[in-house]
Amino acid sequence: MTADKTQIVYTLTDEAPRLATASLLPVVQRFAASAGIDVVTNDISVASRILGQFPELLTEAQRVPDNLGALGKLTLRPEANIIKLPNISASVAQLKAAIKELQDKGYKIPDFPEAPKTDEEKDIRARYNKCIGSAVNPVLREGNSDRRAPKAVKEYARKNPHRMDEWSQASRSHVSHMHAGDFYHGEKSMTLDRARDVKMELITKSGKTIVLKPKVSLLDREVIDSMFMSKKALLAFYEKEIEDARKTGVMFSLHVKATMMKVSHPIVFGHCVKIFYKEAFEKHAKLFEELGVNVNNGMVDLYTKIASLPQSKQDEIKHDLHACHEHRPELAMVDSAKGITNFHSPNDIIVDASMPAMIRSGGKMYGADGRLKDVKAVMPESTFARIYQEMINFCKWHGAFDPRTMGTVPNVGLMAQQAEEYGSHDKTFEIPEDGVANITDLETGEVLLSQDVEQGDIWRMCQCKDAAIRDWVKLAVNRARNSGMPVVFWLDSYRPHEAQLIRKVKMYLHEHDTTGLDIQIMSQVRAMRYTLERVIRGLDTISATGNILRDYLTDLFPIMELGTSAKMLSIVPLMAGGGMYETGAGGSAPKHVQQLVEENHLRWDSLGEFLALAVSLEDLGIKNNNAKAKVLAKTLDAATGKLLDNGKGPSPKTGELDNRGSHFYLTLYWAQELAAQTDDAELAARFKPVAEALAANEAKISAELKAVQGKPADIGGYYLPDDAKLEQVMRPSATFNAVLASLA
Ligand SMILES: NC(=O)C1=CN([C@@H]2O[C@H](COP(=O)(O)OP(=O)(O)OC[C@H]3O[C@@H](n4cnc5c(N)ncnc54)[C@H](OP(=O)(O)O)[C@@H]3O)[C@@H](O)[C@H]2O)C=CC1
Ligand SMILES: O=C(O)CCC(=O)C(=O)O
Ligand SMILES: [Mg+2]
Repeated sequence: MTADKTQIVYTLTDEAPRLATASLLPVVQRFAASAGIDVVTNDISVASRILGQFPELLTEAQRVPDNLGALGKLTLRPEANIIKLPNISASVAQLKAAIKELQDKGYKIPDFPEAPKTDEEKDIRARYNKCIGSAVNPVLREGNSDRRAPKAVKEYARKNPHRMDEWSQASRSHVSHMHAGDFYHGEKSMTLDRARDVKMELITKSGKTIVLKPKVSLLDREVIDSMFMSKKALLAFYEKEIEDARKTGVMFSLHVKATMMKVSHPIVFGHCVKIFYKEAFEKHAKLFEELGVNVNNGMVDLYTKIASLPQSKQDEIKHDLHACHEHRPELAMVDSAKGITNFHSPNDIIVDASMPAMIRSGGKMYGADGRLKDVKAVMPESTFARIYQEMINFCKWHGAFDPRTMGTVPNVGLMAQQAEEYGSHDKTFEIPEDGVANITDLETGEVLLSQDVEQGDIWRMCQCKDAAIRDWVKLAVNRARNSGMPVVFWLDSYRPHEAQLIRKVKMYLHEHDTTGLDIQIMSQVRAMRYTLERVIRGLDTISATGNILRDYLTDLFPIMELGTSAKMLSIVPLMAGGGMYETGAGGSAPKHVQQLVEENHLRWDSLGEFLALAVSLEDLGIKNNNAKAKVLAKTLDAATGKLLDNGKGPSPKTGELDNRGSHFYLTLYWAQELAAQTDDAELAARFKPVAEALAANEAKISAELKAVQGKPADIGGYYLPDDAKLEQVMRPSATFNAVLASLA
């Protein structure tokens, strides 16, 4: 991708953000053009990434370049200025649905090979694997993360508090995690003394050497870890917790992050499903194997695979599954109306969003009868699960948080260069035989880290580069200085990896002037407690965390403070000097697409996009000395504030103002701010007629935008919508479009 100093790259992604882009981008492009800025698009949707894998099977016209690869390269350049919207991190079921849609549209791509045998099938599977799970973010995140609620957004939430359900001291909801045999338990960690190439290998008890990963190149001073989860301990844990939930009468729920942890968490998830339905899985073991049932992909995989069996056999299996429920606890539901349980798909319960939703609902989740009930939230890995228990304890004691008075908790996250667990999927393995798992220096044969493992254990290596850690410390100090808030590094000295990090943090803090700053290091549980004690007193505290807690906390606190993480400012200062501006901290809201298709109402809130665009423009203005870009940024911020004050964000209800309506108001306010400012007369003159035309036509445009609602909308596809149809649906006001066109 060619980079240009006057260019902003705006990503085209999936689902609700993709739909919103069809309406917002034309506005952004026209406004930015008045500062000589070209807003170009880069399609990194899952459909585009799939097509990018099979150029030889497509016609010239159908071919898609490797957009993600090109964008990844751009992040390494100082002029990079990227606006990154949330994208699908696909489960296998989503991938298959996307493949089917593309095939139906005439793209001759192959089926997804479930159990690849031939070399050709293995090659196809390897290509598809590149499109599964969190395949985009790790490529683009060449910097650490700065996520926070902007002042105006926090103020708005204080004045317009969202719903928070009550917490009772009698609540029986809690978190259950393993106390032994999990990744935390036997972790080993070291800081490298020099650059080395290593391999990951298993020396089996029978004397074989199995090379699992032939080469990983490590840099000097990099931190590496070796850890495993014991299958035996995991199965015993599930058995105990499922039985505990039944005995004590609370619902059972499982919370994983199968998108980011795309190798380990589907396995962890699959074991839980198989234990829950143990008798049925034992009885039909042979048949399930023949059918290739793999519940690591959720019960949806089982239901799809048995659909080809004779009806009587299907009924028998379903009967046996239902029979298991007799002596099992009630399962929490993802969609009680549709009968979709927590076991349907590992991607349906994504822990960063699912746990805050549960805590916000007074510690409850939906049962099969559509009622909210107390629940056991199972997160096998103890490393981070305990932060949620600490928050639950706090809520039980102090009651629900009050958005009107609570302090804010911004995050500075160690994320760059595939740091820690979130970069480990290509170094994660299900152990085929008992033995010793070693990380070995390729040149010297020296074993750097070693673990005794058993068949079925999940073994992984994580890495974290020294430069990333150093940059993270710098970012934390800068944020402390700029915000005046204290910073807490959430690091547990008892965890070997974090003990290494603590040493580095202490060392790199010396590189900065920290006079007058309040910077502390605390274990996660203490950090949570300390932060919450401040939160309820209205005090603000920056959390400086590793990659997983970055993800968890940047949904958890925004959802408590603002009702959603959509309203977060999410900046990735790229280490090479550029900037990536993520929009919000949440997902791509598949439910919103359904509402649009059924009722032509899009509830997606583009506030995250507005905030990201303002910092992107500001950055471009500063770096290139582009005064007009600075004016655009300043006026956009003012317009966003006005939008909040006037309550012109989208409503979830069909018939009320939606995403398109909120884009109209943003455009109106932005044009008015530009017309009114005195820093740049040319811009003021250019936007004056636009502001006047939009204001004069407010009622007409609102009516046109409202008139389309309440009926189904055709966007010509889910994963690959039809551009023309999308434009028609997302830009339904001829009057608004005409005013915008006058800017061209
Ligand atoms: N950065 C990224 O690229 C990320 C991508 N994802 C991906 O998104 C998909 C769905 O993930 P999931 O975790 O279920 O999250 P969702 O996209 O379903 O978000 C959870 C809920 O948060 C609310 N929400 C989030 N963003 C907005 C917004 N801008 N406007 C209004 N409401 C919003 C919605 O609530 P309601 O429906 O009540 O309005 C939504 O249902 C997955 O494929 C996942 O991998 C997830 C996180 C980050
Ligand atoms: O990449 C993903 O799958 C999700 C990322 C995410 O949840 C986050 O960064 O907050
Ligand atoms: Mg997240």
